[in-house]
Amino acid sequence: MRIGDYRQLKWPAAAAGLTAQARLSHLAAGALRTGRPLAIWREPGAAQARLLVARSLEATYTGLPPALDAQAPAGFAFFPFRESDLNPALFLPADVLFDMAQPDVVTVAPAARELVPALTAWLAAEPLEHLAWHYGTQAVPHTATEAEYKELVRIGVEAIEKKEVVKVVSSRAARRSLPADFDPLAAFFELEQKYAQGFVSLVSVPGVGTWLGATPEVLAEVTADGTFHTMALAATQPLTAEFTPRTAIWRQKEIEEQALVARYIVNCFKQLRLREYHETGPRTVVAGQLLHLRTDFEVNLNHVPFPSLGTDMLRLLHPTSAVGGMPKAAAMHFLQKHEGYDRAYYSGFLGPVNVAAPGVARLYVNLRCLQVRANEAILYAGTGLTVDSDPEREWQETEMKMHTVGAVLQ
Ligand SMILES: C=C(O[C@H]1C=CC=C(C(=O)O)[C@@H]1O)C(=O)O
Repeated sequence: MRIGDYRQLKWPAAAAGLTAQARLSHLAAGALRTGRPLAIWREPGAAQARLLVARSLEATYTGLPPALDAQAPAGFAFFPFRESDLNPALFLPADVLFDMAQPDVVTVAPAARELVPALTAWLAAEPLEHLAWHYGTQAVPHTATEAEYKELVRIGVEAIEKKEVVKVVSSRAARRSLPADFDPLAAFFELEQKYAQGFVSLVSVPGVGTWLGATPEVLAEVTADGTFHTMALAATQPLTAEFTPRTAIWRQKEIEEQALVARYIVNCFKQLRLREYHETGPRTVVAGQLLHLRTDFEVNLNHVPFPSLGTDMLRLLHPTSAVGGMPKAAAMHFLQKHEGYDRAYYSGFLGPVNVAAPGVARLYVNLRCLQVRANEAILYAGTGLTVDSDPEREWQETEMKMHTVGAVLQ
């Protein structure tokens, strides 16, 4: 069957006994075996995951953040915190798509037509036991000790006191061993069950490696009804029996920290001379075992003369002051000089553009994530510093944040 120039391949009778999850796994195995990049994700509130396979690694290299409009190519964006030769900006074109909500078909884009014969044969092939995930070729990043991280926080607070920056988000990486027979796809489905309101993803790209995450933070979203959405998410405390969204109490430090992120977004709107936006919050929200403060910003794109607002905002927003700091350039300079490791794709952004439908994009900040390597996982977490930050609390906060995705390693 053809929809436009897209081909829809039907699963053969041989695959009749395979569940939707087994079919997704089989397609992922085929993509990995043939050295192709892939992304698997489940959007907040969605019941089912999707898989996207790019026809080749070369086809994923992109110089610019994606355009968020209906005419732009469909695909999955995977952007680093800072672009470099080691951490290229990627956009995986939607060459092969599988939606677990429609498990009887696999959609192939015109650009990937030459894959159809091999893919048709693969759909009828016996599923593999083990999937050969792509591993990163970069060195393991430096992982700060507790003393080193506390020193980084101290230097960050000093930079704020000296007014070199208003806010900076320090972060660190940590190594954890993988349980025996660790299966990234099973871990993805575990996270997906656990965090219904998170954006759960598993991205695997030759050379770049395999990244698994469950993030609560929208960077830029354009919905089918023409609404642009972003959020200021910051400040953290554990969710407990005593402190829930209804009963949480926030300190001055946390209120200020989040207000700076909200102000940063308003400044982006101002740069574009946009005045008509809806602001809701801040309110307390749950993200896994944590509470955060969140302000939502929405713009009705049907009512403002800004057709490229989504694209322009994405380019202004990244990296937001929830992951970099304020002013942006000074904070980035501080991190480059003092953080002492390569964040790679942690605190970059990721998500589908024009996959669900033309003009629908959902990009998230890549938080609460880990990198799967051959024998270990690298976890990442950061904390927004203000003049009142306490090194011990900030260390504990990174531990708590690492637990969100780290739970799958136990
Ligand atoms: C930088 C991270 O979280 C950001 C998002 C929410 C709360 C944050 C905070 O309380 O510091 C951070 O700004 C992270 O999870 O690594």
